Amino acid sequence: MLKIIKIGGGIIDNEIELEQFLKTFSTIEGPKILIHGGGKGASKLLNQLGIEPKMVDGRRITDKPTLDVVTGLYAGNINKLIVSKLQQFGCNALGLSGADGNAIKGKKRPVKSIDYGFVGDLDNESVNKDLFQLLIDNNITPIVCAITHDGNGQLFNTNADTIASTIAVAMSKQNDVELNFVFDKIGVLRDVNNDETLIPEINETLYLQLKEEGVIFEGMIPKLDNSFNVINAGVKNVCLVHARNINSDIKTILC
Ligand SMILES: Nc1ncnc2c1ncn2[C@@H]1O[C@H](COP(=O)(O)OP(=O)(O)O)[C@@H](O)[C@H]1O
Ligand SMILES: CC(=O)N[C@@H](CCC(=O)OP(=O)(O)O)C(=O)O
Repeated sequence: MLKIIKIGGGIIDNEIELEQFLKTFSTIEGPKILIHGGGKGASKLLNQLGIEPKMVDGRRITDKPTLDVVTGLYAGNINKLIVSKLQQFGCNALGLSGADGNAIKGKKRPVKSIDYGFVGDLDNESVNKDLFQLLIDNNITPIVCAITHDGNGQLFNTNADTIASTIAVAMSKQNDVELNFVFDKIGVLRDVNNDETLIPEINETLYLQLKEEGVIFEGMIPKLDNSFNVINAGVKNVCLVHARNINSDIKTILC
C-alpha cells in the first residue's frame, strides 16, 4: 500500500507537533509520499511584511509579491526543514516543488468573478507519475510543497489538499493508495470542540447532511469535497486524522 500523507499549516506551525509527526512518519514502512501546506505561517509572514493575506473560498489570492513570499516559504524554509528533519530520523527524503523534475504542472485558475492571480489548478495530466514511481521504487520519499509550474517558466501557488488528492488519484492507477489528511483535530467531529464526538466513518450522504446542519464548515468543506472525489476516482482509503494518531484507529474513515 502506498501511503500518501498531507499535513496542514496548523501542525507545521507547531514545532513540537511537527517534530513528533516527522519522527512517526519516518517509521512508516513501505512507500510513502508527504505533501505539506503551510498556509497559516504564510499568512503570518505576509502580515509581518505588510502584505495583506487574502483568501477566497479557501484559496489564497496570489499576486506577484505574495507568490515570491510563498515560494520562499513553502519550497524553501518549510520544505527544507522537513527534509532535514527526516534525514535526521533516517528517512531518505527528497524535497520537490512541482517544477523540480517536472513533478506537477498547473494551469492558471481561470478568471471568473475573481482573479486569483498566480494560482494553479490541476487536472488528470498534472502529475509526473513516472518520477514519483521511480523515487518510491528506489526507497526515496518525495516531500512535495504547494508550488507548481506551467512548463513555461511560471510558478503557481496551489492548494496543498488539491495537490495531495491529485497525486493520490494519479498514483492509484498503478498502486493501492491510502490518503491521509493530517490536521489539528482527531477527525470529523459533531462538535468541533469536543473530541468525544468523533465520527469514525462518514459517507457522502452523512457529509451533505452535516454540511447542511452547519456541523461541517470552513476548511473542512473543501477537504471533504476533495476526499469524496478521490474515493470515487479509485483511491482505496481516505482518512482524516490528527498527527499523533497516524498509527492508531482514532480517525475518520471515508466510506
Ligand atoms: N465537523 C468538523 N470537524 C472537525 N473540524 C472541522 C469541522 N468543521 C470545520 N472544521 C474545521 O476545519 C479545520 C481543518 O481545515 P483546514 O484549516 O483547512 O485544515 P489544514 O490544517 O489542512 O489547513 C479544523 O481546524 C476545524 O476548525
Ligand atoms: C492557492 C492556495 O490557497 N494555496 C495555499 C497553499 C498552502 C496550503 O494549502 O496550506 P494548508 O494546507 O496549510 O492550508 C495557500 O497559500 O494557503
